[in-house]
Amino acid sequence: MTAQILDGKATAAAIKSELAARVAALKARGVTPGLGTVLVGDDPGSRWYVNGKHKDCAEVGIASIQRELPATASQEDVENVVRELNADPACTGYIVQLPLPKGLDQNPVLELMDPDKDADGLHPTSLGRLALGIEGPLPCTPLGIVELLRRHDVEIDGAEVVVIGRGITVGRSIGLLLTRRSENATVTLCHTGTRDLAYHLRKADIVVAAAGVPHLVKPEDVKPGAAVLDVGVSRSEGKIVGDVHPGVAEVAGWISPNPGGVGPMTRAMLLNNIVEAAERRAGV
Ligand SMILES: Nc1nc2c(c(=O)[nH]1)N[C@@H](CN(C=O)c1ccc(C(=O)N[C@@H](CCC(=O)O)C(=O)O)cc1)CN2
Repeated sequence: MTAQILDGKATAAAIKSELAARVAALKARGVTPGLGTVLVGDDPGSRWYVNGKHKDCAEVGIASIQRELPATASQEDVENVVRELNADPACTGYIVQLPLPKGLDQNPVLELMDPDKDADGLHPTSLGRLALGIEGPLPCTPLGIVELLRRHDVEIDGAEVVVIGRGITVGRSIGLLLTRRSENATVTLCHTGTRDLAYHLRKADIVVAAAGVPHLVKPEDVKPGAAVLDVGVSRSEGKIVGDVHPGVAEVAGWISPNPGGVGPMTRAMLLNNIVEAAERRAGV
């Protein structure tokens, strides 16, 4: 292994301790930030992620509001929970865990959320604000990736970035983040319709692999010294298999482990969005 590790676990721990201090300062002013989660159905992965979010809240002093609905819940049931959280003053912000079970339409649910309570940065208003350069909550995984790179001093300014995958939580929005003047990268978004992925990969200083295709990114396609972030989650015999072939660690300059890379950063950035929203409202 030649690549240096983009250690998401350690970085997220550092961020959480910074956030704990900010939460303590808010509480001293009489403000307790609260995160709400909406979990629909019984997907074990989604349940694990939601439980993790509440464990993180307890660690930094954020209050937890948990709403659960069975897989048989109707669109109306889910939307009613959203209405309830929109009106709950104890809830600073909340997320609807994705994906929703088959038969439910996520877009009307996301649109119904109060944009000021959007902890995930996935509401159309939040994505619109990001596109327009207006302050607001930012999508957690893209934000976690930027923070992970920054805290390891990986140069983003001027970098050629290749993103693989056009899903809502990562691929669609990360380009908006990385092409802001403050980040100043050049971004190519690749997906299943991309004719020659290897051609794009070979030019990339930074690769964000979020396709969910095991070992899609191969050592021979990676530019020596590149930073490679593995966001893919496939499972084989109970273990995570990422989008990045293990041999890439011999070529890359930086690599994020999976697990232990981008995942913990996603969780830390959700807490960050809640603390920022509480601070904004408290005028801090
Ligand atoms: N409403 C949302 N839904 C989903 C999001 C999201 O950001 N908002 N992202 C993913 C799931 N996710 C958070 O919700 C998430 C995924 C992975 C991790 C994580 O820490 N993973 C661990 C490994 C865990 C394992 O063994 O399975 C790691 O990478 O170390 C945290 C959060 C989809 N849905």
